[in-house]
Amino acid sequence: MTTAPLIKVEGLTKRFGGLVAVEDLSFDVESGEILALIGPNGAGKTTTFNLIAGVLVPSAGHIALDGQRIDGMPVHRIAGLGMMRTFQHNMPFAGMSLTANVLIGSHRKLRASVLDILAGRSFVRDEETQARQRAGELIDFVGLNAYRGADVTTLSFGEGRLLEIARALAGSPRVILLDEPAAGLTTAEISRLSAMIRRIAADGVSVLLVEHDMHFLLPLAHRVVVLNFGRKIAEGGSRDIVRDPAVKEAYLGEAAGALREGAPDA
Ligand SMILES: Nc1ncnc2c1ncn2[C@@H]1O[C@H](COP(=O)(O)OP(=O)(O)OP(=O)(O)O)[C@@H](O)[C@H]1O
Repeated sequence: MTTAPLIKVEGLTKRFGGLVAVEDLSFDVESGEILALIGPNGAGKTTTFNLIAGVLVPSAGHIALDGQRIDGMPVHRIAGLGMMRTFQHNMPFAGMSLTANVLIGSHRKLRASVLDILAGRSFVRDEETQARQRAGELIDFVGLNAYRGADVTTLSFGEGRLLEIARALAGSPRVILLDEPAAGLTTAEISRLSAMIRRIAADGVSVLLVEHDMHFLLPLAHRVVVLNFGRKIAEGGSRDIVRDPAVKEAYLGEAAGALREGAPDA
């Protein structure tokens, strides 16, 4: 029996004036799969992410989430369908505790409206208690328990990025988009991040990553899609990707070394 992919990208194209940033791109992401988008600078990775998350509208092509077309939908509706993302640059809410920051991520699941809150309906309190408990579990999951009540401004850059993942998970996503999650993290934080991503995927959540750090990425990804000048030039497991002549050619120079060194042993 074959199951339908959770995300289906078909013929995706994005033009910025005369520049074609993404061209006729197709790939699927299964439930619980860790899929990496890689490619040299300017290859179209961030644009693809922004198209999937609804920040950009495609010039052509389709994106479906669990069989439902999402291309052209506003960001909040796509998030409401279970797609959460983190950004290359941290955006924690300063002046608020870690718990409060994570609670913000849980709003998509809560039933309570402003009217329910004003009317003091009892289920509102139950929901809040559960959301707080879950926020605590997620802060623990990302290894930041010691800072739970602290203001987010006391976190290091790397800790802030881990907090962002907790916030994204608070929305109980079906898909999580991670934009360069390892950037700026210490070696210890990167190995914690790898373990976290594996656990997230093992729970059935699809993980779509854009990442430059091949040491981190290649052993982690179940499948890799390689872009160059907006087009897909290769797709497959890490071992096959690093041997692919078209990929080697695209990664001339410094990045080629990283690609070789990051390759898992055959
Ligand atoms: N809003 C925009 N307007 C015009 N051109 C854009 C815009 N966004 C991206 N581009 C161009 O589209 C191409 C793809 O950019 P994109 O940021 O998607 O690449 P990338 O693979 O994420 O690169 P990097 O690894 O450097 O982040 C680049 O040539 C870029 O200059």
